[in-house]
Amino acid sequence: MGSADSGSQLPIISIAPYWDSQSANTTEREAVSKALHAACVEYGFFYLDISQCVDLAEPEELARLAREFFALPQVEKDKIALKHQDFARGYQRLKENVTNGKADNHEGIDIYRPVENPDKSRPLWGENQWPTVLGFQTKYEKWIEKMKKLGMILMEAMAYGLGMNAEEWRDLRAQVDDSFWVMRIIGYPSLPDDHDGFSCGAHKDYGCLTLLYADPTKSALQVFLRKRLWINADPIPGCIVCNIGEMWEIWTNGLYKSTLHRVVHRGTNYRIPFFFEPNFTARVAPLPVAGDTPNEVYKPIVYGEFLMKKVGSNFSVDPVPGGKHD
Ligand SMILES: N=C(N)NCCCC[C@H](N)C(=O)O
Ligand SMILES: O=C(O)CCC(=O)C(=O)O
Ligand SMILES: [Fe+2]
Repeated sequence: MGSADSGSQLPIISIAPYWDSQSANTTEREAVSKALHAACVEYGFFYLDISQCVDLAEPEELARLAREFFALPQVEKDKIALKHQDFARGYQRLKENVTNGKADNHEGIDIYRPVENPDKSRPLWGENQWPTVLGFQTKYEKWIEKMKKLGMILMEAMAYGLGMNAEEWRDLRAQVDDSFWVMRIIGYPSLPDDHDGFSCGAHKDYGCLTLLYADPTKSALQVFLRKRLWINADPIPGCIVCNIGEMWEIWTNGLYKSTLHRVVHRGTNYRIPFFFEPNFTARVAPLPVAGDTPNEVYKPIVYGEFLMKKVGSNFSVDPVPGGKHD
């Protein structure tokens, strides 16, 4: 059993005061930043109200396109399989994703930030593989642009929430200004009762911010609270579900924790998480502003190396010639 708790106990924060740079209202922005700080300390998860910023008919259309793709015969979907590229970009069959050693009951397409000189023999460095469904790529690319903008705005709002000044934000911004973002398009069939595992097993996200457009299915996404209780993060109209990845945990020296979450999807539907991440070459280390956080000491990492290890253990097929990382 998950829990009877409703996901609405997670805070709802409107990003509108930061979205429109013309109508900057300092008091409103400060309130947003404060709310983000509190949400990150307490939950690592929050609802972001984007109804004044983004037309939510757009992701509904994306979900329709996803449905069209995932309804295709397996041979058609396999034409854009991971193995035709760098074992990271492209289509993954049902149960090809692995979390905590168990097959996840979902299929998906992963799209990453394109690179200048693609080389599919290099991990993560191939080309994206797009479905040929009419309008698919163009419409998803529009969404990516919006989510990149949203990710950066949210980073700024969070930086101020953490107590950074303009100069400190400028330094942090330089670590994410060429985000090695990822977008996943996930198809969830109904989780069978006898499946040994989850629709997606419990994990933390890797980078900065996950911006999830979720289908309306209830009790699908579950979040592990600090008080060691799983709650549902059911979608709220006008909002996306956001959570912070492990890079925020490092930057804040553990003050913000990246929260475990899992998916138990009993419907059949599609979800589109967008992961706003640091630059591939970013060196991520505890920030001076988090200096007086007691106890935990996080070691600096290079984001691209960190990501490569994660992706290297994500699939049941061996993703890297010569073996898995770690
Ligand atoms: N980029 C992100 N966050 N992708 C989703 C991660 C899903 C969990 C993954 N199989 C794992 O075991 O880490
Ligand atoms: O589908 C969801 O609700 C969450 C998916 C997720 O956690 C992920 O892809 O990292
Ligand atoms: Fe996740």
